[in-house]
Amino acid sequence: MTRLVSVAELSGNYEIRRFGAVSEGKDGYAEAEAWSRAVSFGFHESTRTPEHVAKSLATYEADRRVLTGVYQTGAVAPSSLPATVPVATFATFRKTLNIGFGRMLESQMVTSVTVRTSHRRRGLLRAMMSEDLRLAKDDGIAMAALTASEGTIYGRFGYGVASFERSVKVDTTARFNLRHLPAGSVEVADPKALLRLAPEVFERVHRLTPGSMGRQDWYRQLASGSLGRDGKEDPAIKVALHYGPGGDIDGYVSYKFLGWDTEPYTVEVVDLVAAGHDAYLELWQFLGAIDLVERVSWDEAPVDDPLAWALDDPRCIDSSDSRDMLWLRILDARKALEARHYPADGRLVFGIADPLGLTAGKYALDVDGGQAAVERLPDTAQADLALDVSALSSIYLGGVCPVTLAAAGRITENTPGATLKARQMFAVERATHCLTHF
Ligand SMILES: CC(=O)SCCNC(=O)CCNC(=O)[C@H](O)C(C)(C)COP(=O)(O)OP(=O)(O)OC[C@H]1O[C@@H](n2cnc3c(N)ncnc32)[C@H](O)[C@@H]1OP(=O)(O)O
Repeated sequence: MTRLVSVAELSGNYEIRRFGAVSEGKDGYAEAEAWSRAVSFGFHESTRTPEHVAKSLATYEADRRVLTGVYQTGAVAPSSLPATVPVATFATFRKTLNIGFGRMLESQMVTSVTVRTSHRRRGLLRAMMSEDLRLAKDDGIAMAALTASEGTIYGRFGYGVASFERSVKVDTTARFNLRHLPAGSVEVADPKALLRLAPEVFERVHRLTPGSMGRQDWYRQLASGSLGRDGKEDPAIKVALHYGPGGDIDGYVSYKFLGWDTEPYTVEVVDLVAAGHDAYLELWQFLGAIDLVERVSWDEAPVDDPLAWALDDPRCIDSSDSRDMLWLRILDARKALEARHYPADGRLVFGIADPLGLTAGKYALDVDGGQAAVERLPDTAQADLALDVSALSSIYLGGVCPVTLAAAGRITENTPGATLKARQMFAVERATHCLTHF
């Protein structure tokens, strides 16, 4: 097993260990397995079967995940879980984030954060997070990302909400009529075809969509029905592919019928990935045409959704719980700001506060012809906008409006008009949306 970082001592009898995820049969599997069981416990899952754990760890290995555990170093309480089971868990892997106009930024994706109830509120999360973000920055990474279980946990570490999603229930009875003349076609396929096709199609979507994050290996297994959330094959999964006018596959939907006991009769979208506007609308036309079905539900729908504008009756969409999705955390303001393309030229000086001290300071962003140059200024410089790194991370992808954050007191506008200018400069070419949960 590779120890990626030496042990860090915590107050109390704990140590942090990091190691790479490995699949069954390899050195270090027992440690990875114990770590995986601790994660399941932290998220209140039923105890996973050995097969489920093995399949999960194989996908983690494919993602090159780094697993972090906090372990008790002293004697553990009699008859309690042994010291080999971590009391806290944390995992990371690296994928690209689409930061608009097709640009990609390698990012540190944080997941599997748990702390055992009997060890909570002793600073274990803070210790893991602070150390991990510092190590990622030292390794040249300018951005960290996560999806949050609760809205109150991660702002204190400098994360800000950068994208949203919503659940929709679409009425597909006779009311459902899409004003769209098909340019391509849709055909049903063997779900297993997605084991090969899903990553290829997703890659195209990823390159087109600001806010998209590279996907973990598990997604192709989920979409193809090979590995459901319960660790088993899902024989209910059905798949339809979209073909562009030239015959190339540029979209797919993976879905399942919820059974005759669910009324209205419902199809649930498991994954819908479309690398173009025609593909998106035509996959919806297909879903709307499934006989005997009156409703299609999807939990990962965009908030700014072309479907609503293409339907004769936009009220076919019943949307509930619009919610935060991707949380970003800029680790290095200069690198992150220089990585973006900007649709409007101008100069803005940011005064950035950073609770972890990773990228605090005054930074001047100068954009000319869409290209950015960023300069670190002395602390005495006058900032046009004063803000916490979490607010800067929120506006970075163009999916959150700086004017609104100023109205909320999250950004202080020292130069009149600077928030509107920021809104124009940080705009992206199409709605920000992230189809990757992690
Ligand atoms: C990216 C993801 O994986 S999201 C999933 C997060 N995990 C879960 O929700 C599983 C259930 N919860 C847990 O396992 C734990 O309660 C955790 C991981 C959320 C927190 O772990 P702890 O070790 O207790 O946190 P720690 O003691 O380091 O607290 C750090 C700070 O966060 C605060 N905090 C911790 N959890 C919460 C919470 N749920 N809500 C609000 N504040 C919180 C603490 O008060 C503390 O604040 P301060 O340092 O500013 O005074």
